[in-house]
Amino acid sequence: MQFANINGITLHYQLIGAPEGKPVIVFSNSLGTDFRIWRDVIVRLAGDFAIVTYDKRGHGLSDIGSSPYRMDDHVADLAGLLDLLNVKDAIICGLSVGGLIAQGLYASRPDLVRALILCDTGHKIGTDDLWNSRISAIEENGIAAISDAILERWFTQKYRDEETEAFAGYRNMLCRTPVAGYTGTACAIRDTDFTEGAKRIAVPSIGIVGDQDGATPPALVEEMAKLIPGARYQVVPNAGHLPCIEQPVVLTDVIRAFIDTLSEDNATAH
Ligand SMILES: O=C(O)CCC(=O)CC(=O)O
Repeated sequence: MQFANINGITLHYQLIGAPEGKPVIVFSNSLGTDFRIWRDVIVRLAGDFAIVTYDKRGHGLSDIGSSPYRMDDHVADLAGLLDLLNVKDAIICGLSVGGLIAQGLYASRPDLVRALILCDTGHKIGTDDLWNSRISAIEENGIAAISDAILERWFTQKYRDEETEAFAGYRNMLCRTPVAGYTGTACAIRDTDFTEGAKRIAVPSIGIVGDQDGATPPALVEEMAKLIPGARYQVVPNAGHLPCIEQPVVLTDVIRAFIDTLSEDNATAH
């Protein structure tokens, strides 16, 4: 296992392959998940890319630190980790709040970002009321008490019915997220609006979404993609909020096809 102290926080991360010589893909996670959710995508990309995954503060094996957080805290953690690993010009793949972190990273440290893969995310996710009532519910009764509703947004009905062991395991991952980590990050999401920032993104970008995403539905991801100049948009069939779990083969193909367009862009530019 790999750990680093970034901004006074012990962050759990994983570097696969050498960041020199190969394109680097960095995966940033959604709320209530840790980096194991990328496993079935990473096994299909390793070898062709160097890969960085990490647990944001308050999640997985990383420290909780001082909660609530600001989006800037999460962004500074990712920037610090990439500086430590000497990674520049990376393809940042952010899922949900990870997509907000990716947009924030581009805004504050564009030198770190070659391209953006914005998966099941938005320029603004949810409303103050939605986040405040979710935070209160969790502070009163814990995450498990509202886990059914969360998991219905994460996974399609078919997955919930058929993948019973995996579904139970992902419920464990969600419910074992520290309350302060979950609610602290929920505050950061509540207080973030990248509507204007999205219009200023000037690296190749794609918005990707599961067709049955109940948290950041296709209409939101499409709206975000329309704000970003030149961004592509792709729907993944038969997936909820976490296509990396439900449709890893399709998602990997979409990621590879997008990355192929980056070298075509380079060839055109020369
Ligand atoms: O998943 C995220 O990072 C934020 C969106 C969300 O709250 C998903 C859910 O409904 O649990």
